[in-house]
Amino acid sequence: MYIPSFVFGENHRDNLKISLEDINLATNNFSDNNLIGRGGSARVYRGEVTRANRCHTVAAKRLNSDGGQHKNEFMTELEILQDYKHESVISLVGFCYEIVENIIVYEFASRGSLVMHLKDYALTWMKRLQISIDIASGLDFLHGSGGDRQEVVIHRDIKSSSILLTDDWKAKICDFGLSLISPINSEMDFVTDNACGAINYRDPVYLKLGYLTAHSDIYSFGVVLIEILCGRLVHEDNSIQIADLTDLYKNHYENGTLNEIVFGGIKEQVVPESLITFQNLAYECLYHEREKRPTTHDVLLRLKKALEFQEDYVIWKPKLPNDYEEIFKMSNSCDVYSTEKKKELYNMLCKGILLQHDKVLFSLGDNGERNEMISARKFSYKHSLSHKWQSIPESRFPKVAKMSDLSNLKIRLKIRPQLLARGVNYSVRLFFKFCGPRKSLAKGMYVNLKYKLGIETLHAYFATWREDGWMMIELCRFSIDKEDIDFEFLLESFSRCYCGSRAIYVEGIQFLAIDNVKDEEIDELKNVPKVLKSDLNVVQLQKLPTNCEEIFNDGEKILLLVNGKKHLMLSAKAALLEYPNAMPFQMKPSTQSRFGEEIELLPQQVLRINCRIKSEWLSGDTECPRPWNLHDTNQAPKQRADGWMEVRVWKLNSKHKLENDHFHVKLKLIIYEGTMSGLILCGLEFRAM
Ligand SMILES: Nc1ncnc2c1ncn2[C@@H]1O[C@H](COP(=O)(O)OP(=O)(O)OP(=O)(O)O)[C@@H](O)[C@H]1O
Repeated sequence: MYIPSFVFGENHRDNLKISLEDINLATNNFSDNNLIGRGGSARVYRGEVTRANRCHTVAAKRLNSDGGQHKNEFMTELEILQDYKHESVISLVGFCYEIVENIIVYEFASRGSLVMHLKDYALTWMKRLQISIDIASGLDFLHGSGGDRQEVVIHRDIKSSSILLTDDWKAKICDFGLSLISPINSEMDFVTDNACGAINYRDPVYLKLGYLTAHSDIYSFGVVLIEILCGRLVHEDNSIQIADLTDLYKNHYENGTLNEIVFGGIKEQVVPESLITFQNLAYECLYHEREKRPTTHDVLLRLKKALEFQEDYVIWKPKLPNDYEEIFKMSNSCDVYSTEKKKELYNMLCKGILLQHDKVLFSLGDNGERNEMISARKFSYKHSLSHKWQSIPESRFPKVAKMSDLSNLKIRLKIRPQLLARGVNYSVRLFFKFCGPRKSLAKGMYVNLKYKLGIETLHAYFATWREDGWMMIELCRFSIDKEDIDFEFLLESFSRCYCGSRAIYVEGIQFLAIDNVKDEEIDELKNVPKVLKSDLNVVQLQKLPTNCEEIFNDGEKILLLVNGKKHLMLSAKAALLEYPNAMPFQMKPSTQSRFGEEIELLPQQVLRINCRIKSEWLSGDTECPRPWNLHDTNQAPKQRADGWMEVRVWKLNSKHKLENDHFHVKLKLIIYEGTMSGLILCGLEFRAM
């Protein structure tokens, strides 16, 4: 089918004109297949149009050929839809106004009118409330609340069939044919000969005074609200003695028996506070005295309140931990849980609340995991002069410990976290930051924290810089199965070489659930070695991988082809630099080394690598952005399957040709803590990446 494209413009009626020919094409000549509804004076057809190269479905309302007396309504609707645009008012796409044809083209509301859904069990109480809020916000806009408009639009025909629903259940007010634009706060008479609006929705005062006001829309909306609550149309059940649902509602409301007429499909879902708010509101909208009825603005606020009550129980309460009341009792704002909404409580817990005299921070993670952070004030400090207490705005605790001697921390932590969940994996992290400004942009930083967990001495080499300026370093991981666990850490020292002599603030230690942490964060944590011996070994492969072939082997160099890429191994002897006058390296025979020997560093010896590699020994297509190691510091020694450990010490790009077609590798490896005496070296590998 050819899809016509229309030209649209803002506030220019001519730009909204659509030719009959285009509408014919869009609606398949108003075919019966495209017919989606009939009103008193018109038929509505579905059509397809192209706008900005995208296909849109529209609804075209075509005035019946004998609908001449409705032309005024046609013009009124056109005028209002063009001038009053709101997300809860059906949008005008265009119109066709010719002698024989009067057509208005609207946005398409795929779910049709509210009438069709009143009895729908899929229309939950939450959705019903949301629809009511949409209608109220549309009416609030039309009645001009809050804006600087000098006029109000009185709809005068609010009923369930004037409410359309889109695919995502958004409600849109339509049917503006009887609407009236009137100056704001005007007491003018709206005497009209027309019987305005559908009889069961019409403000009863109209009969006496003969005109409708904005309060009349509220009355009609009150009727729609009770239809939404009772799941049926006001004029549906003729068997009931009482005239219609409105009177029935009022009677039940006054007798306290409303539950009898609430729609069965929602009875079980409705939270009492939400229901009461809604019922009271609907009743007040039906007050006989117009001035006693709430304004659209009040209606909107109270419906939002009813939704909040419902959401609180349906959405937010299940997100709270079962013991949330006990948790709040431990905080300074201990009785907040009885007054605040569940949503607020949940947000407070996500942000974290301070407990136990501000020494513990409890928080919920994204998926509701329980996390606990213990303030540095719960730690013990061996030397009384080693720390000072300071308040800093960046901290979640009132005080942090300022430690000036990084090489002699002596902080003891004896901790039993009490608020964690069982069976969840936790990461224990120390939070600290430098007192001075941050100097490095790298996310990770080598800090070499030496600490004891129980009696075991451990090192955590790399700390991660967080967005909030704090650094964290992982000390261990665990999961609690049955009983609470006691942790005993002794934080001994940071490496001064990398941390400088700047003082640090210690904020506390965090127990963070890691079962559901984001992948990125897990990767980050994986880079942080858990338990590392202080030995640093440069190692070689013990056994050839199955997918490789040996190209040459002269006892000092072995060249392999692994998956088509060259892989060079140098013995420690060939890789290390020996100074002529210095103590010679001690070669030891080794059955574990491929080269048959290994080197053990002596206290006086420095680990220097100095070797020249022919470019032909490396794969030429291996590309790294640049040679580096300084910017890529999270390289911790890793345990290999063959029993050696390996650490990456350098990266190079084999495309960067060096002198005489050789690469010169010249490295001095040092550690601040002392010599690398005792380190056993096997060799150096060049692996394609
Ligand atoms: N924009 C639209 N999108 C989808 N369906 C629509 C749209 N406009 C109208 N309809 C459908 O067409 C039906 C008839 O609409 P119409 O406004 O002509 O009549 P009504 O409101 O039912 O009656 P009346 O206006 O005579 O009181 C609606 O009930 C609805 O199902």
